Amino acid sequence: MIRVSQLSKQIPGGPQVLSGISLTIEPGEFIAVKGASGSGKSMLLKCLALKEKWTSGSYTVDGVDIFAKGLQGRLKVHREIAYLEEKPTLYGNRTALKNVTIGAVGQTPFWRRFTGMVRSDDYMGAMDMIEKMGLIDKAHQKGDKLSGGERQRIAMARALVHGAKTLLVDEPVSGLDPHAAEQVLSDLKRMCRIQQISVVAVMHQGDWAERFADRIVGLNNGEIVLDIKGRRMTEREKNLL
Ligand SMILES: Nc1ncnc2c1ncn2[C@@H]1O[C@H](COP(=O)(O)OP(=O)(O)OP(=O)(O)O)[C@@H](O)[C@H]1O
Repeated sequence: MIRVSQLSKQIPGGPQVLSGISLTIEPGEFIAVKGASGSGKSMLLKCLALKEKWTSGSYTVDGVDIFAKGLQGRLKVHREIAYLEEKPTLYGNRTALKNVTIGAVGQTPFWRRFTGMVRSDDYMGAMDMIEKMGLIDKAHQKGDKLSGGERQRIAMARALVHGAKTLLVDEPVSGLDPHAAEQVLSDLKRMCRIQQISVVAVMHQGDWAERFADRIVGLNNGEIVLDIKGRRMTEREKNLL
């Protein structure tokens, strides 16, 4: 379980982007984060992934106080919480399988990228994850021959292959046609149900959020103004975002 208490983020010499964010994320929960452009959605995900420094607040993951533990705490977050940016990059000239096994651009040692060498248990883990994403028939297709939705699902497999328990994903369905978007969101929901992975996804589309997410958290001007579970948003609530 992830607990965030009073997270604030002030850009040095710039605006206050997040204020007093308190949030508990349960295992297996699918949370959609909604809000207008500039409300702080991406910053919230980056803070949870420790890609941005917190100005203040406390952060516990499975009872471990992340900031009190220093490097050990950071390593726990990197191990257990995967972050996927909007429109993730794949190696176009490598197969889907290689993309999952060799890891993300910028996170893979150059010699592994250069040689493409993988261990057999990495290979099995990657095939397993690709199968869970329903893309086993695409495992040997090159990255640049995959559709937008397939690329997103392979990037999700890559983010989760090392055993992360939480996936933070920024706009997983932006630019996808409705059919591809539905597949991506169904995969995310299935990962929540079967693997008990928690998903926090920035989503603009209210209808998709209501259909697939268990819970909708709404941001306005860096503050949580909505946190609802198991029901649709009222018209008044929609107007808050
Ligand atoms: N490094 C930075 N320096 C200054 N301002 C920043 C920085 N990073 C983010 N901001 C500001 O913080 C606010 C929140 O940004 P964020 O990217 O989280 O918004 P968002 O809700 O994800 O928006 P969108 O839906 O358009 O992607 C914005 O006003 C943005 O301009």
